[in-house]
Amino acid sequence: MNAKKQFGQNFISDPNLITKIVDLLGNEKDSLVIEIGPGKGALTKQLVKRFKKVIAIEIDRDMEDILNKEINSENFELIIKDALEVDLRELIAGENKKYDYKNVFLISNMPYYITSEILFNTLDVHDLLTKAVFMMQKEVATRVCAKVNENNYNNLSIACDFYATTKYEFTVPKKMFRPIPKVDSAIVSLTFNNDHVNDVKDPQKFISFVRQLFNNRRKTILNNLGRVLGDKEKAKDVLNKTQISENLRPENIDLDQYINLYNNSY
Ligand SMILES: C[S@@+](CC[C@H](N)C(=O)[O-])C[C@H]1O[C@@H](n2cnc3c(N)ncnc32)[C@H](O)[C@@H]1O
Repeated sequence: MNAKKQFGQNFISDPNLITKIVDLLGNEKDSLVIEIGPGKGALTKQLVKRFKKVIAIEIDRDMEDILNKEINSENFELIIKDALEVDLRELIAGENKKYDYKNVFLISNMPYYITSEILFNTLDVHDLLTKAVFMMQKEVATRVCAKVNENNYNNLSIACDFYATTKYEFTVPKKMFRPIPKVDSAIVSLTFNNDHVNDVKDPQKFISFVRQLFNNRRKTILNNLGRVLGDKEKAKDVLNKTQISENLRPENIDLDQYINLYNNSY
């Protein structure tokens, strides 16, 4: 069967690579794993052996027979559906009750065309998750893991940092995939924590506030904050109170400072 480009199908098969990825979830049997885009089951085969329950969400109906044949295991459930249309909260905490498991993991060799949607959907259910392990394009991985003052630092890096400890685990050269894609990939892990979530009243509004501040990353924080608040004088006042220089650019401001900015803006 030909790989379907429109579904971002680039398969892996190297057993060492697969083990290296799955190892990032550890060995605790008492875990629920949600996999997005199992494809032909490269990762899934190891996951069902290691963990109590595995639910895979795959958009391509042609994979159904292959998967059901490959993964002949009672702890495996397949949902043929667009992952972006699956209510992850309901899936994890509804019928499959999160509290029946010690850990809830999310794993995906991501279909690259929906990387940021999957990331933001994952962050939305951060409170239900222990850890997520994602393969993504290397360039996106460096953005997700970027630190303040680095070129790639943006609202995605801050959103991930807000909910989790983010780690660039390792690079995966493009030759490891079939068909071979144009660019290299990387594995990123997010270990969720509550270190910052309680620092703001409305986390989702905070994430959207930061996104808007990055709309014009070449402009100063004063300009961006003035636009977001619709009031330049108020922006000046907030920057003054938080002791953040008006001339900094969005990429020069760290997570704690963004939290401070948000709390003083609303
Ligand atoms: C990069 S491949 C990874 C396949 C397999 N996990 C592997 O590692 O070899 C991405 C997989 O995601 C599936 N996919 C693409 N878009 C999807 C979506 N919106 N929802 C669920 N699965 C999707 C593709 O059909 C494909 O199987």
